[in-house]
Amino acid sequence: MAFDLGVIGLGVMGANLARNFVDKGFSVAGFDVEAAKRERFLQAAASGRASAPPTMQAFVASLAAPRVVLAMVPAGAAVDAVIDSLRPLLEPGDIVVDGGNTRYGDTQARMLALEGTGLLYVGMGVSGGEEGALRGPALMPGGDERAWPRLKPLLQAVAARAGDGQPCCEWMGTGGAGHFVKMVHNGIEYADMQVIGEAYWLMRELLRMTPADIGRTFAQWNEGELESYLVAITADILSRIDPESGRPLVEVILDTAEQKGTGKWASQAALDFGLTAPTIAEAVFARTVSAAKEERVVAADVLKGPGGAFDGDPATLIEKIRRSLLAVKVCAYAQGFQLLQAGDREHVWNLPLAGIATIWRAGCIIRARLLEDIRSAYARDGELVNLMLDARFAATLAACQEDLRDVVGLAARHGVPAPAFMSALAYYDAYRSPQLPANLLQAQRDYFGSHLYQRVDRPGKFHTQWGLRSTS
Ligand SMILES: NC(=O)C1=CN([C@@H]2O[C@H](COP(=O)(O)OP(=O)(O)OC[C@H]3O[C@@H](n4cnc5c(N)ncnc54)[C@H](OP(=O)(O)O)[C@@H]3O)[C@@H](O)[C@H]2O)C=CC1
Ligand SMILES: O=C(CO)[C@H](O)[C@H](O)COP(=O)(O)O
Repeated sequence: MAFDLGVIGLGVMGANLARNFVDKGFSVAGFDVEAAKRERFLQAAASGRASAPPTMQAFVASLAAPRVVLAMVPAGAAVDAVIDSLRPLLEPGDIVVDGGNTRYGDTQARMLALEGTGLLYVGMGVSGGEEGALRGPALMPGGDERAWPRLKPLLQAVAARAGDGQPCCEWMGTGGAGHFVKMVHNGIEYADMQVIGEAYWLMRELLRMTPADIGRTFAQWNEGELESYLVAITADILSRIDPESGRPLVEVILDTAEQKGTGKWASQAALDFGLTAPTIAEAVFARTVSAAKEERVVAADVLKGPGGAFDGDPATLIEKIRRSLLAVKVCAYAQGFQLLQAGDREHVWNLPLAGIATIWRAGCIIRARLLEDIRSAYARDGELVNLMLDARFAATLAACQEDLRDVVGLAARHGVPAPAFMSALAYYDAYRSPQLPANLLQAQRDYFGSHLYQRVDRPGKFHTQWGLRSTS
């Protein structure tokens, strides 16, 4: 039997994606260096359409030509190792897909390195976690376009389907487009997770609510405009009890966040493109400060600040937090979509913005009711400069911004850290300010470094003799 495709790396994602292909009627060869993983995959797939050859040679030989090989291995050296072992075994026209969270520049470099070999290389963002991989992820392939006709029926068959039946898999563009889009997805994911965390913390610190009560609140919110996968799992997480201690499970989990790099890369890309994405960046910094647990414990005894609970009406504050969360999410999506546009300008991929919102509506970690409105916004106006300027989202922000100010003010007055809430408000206010104090900043730059400034009343670059006093 010649298998429809091969999957290398039968870990969390690879094994489940391979099973998903089998479930959709394709024949799949899986390969992992660990025999136990190959065996586990075969048992779980429980199908004559699945095989797990013991060597890379046998694995490649079992595939129907032109071959399709999907690598689901950690980003970095493992991807290079997989490509190196595949190269002598594959033939021109064969397709290699890297489905890991690879940095998009690495994908572009690998495509360059494979030029002239005849191999078609694709970098594909995969989102949906362990369950999504099995039941239907969102897939963001990009790279060598000649691979798409062969990949399309395979990938769209296993991808999630949105409510209107559309598959959550579309071609993103050439080069590293697929991995760039996944990186931005993860940047938004970081921001979304952080603001949900801050909403939880505000309810806990200001209202002294229990995790179970906060969980019920998130469950209610999930019935409305905040409906999303991340809000739903948060409600579930907060309802769980640790069987060992009998305490809420969330309270026995150490408060030090880890990260694998995609949120950091998204923030770095924003900085590289000269783009403003503070809520995404704050979400990364929130993880780094959380990781400095020992320092925070020491600082808690040294650095003074306010505390204490809120003494107003709890129901009113909870509703304000809900509306603030909505506003902050809109700001985070606005930053993410501007980052997509900036990457697109730089690399000329022609990213399908409405199409990206379309495929993020289901399967992926940031799937949310909001994405249908985002899709409509970009379908109405593909040139939309900032999501916040879409009439519908501008109205949402207008309706929620007062609540966001109240919540941010309360957080500041009570000493509750809420960096994502605060940065989103600052982003909103800066973006809607026709004038900012950068005039003074330009004067300072000219003062100490003769960097020149522009004037408001005539074109050109100007310098003032400030009465030099050395500052260096
Ligand atoms: N987990 C998730 O929610 C998501 C993960 N991803 C991305 O998907 C990729 C895989 O993630 P995940 O499945 O979670 O990771 P796992 O660690 O569960 O699986 C990785 C697999 O890759 C294999 N592997 C590692 N190094 C090599 C190598 N040099 N050559 C061949 N195989 C190798 C491992 O085999 P062995 O252990 O036997 O060495 C393992 O089976 C990563 O890039 C990840 O960022 C994307 C979306 C979601
Ligand atoms: O891509 C993913 C989800 O979309 C992976 O789960 C990824 O590992 C999440 O990033 P991090 O580990 O940095 O939180």
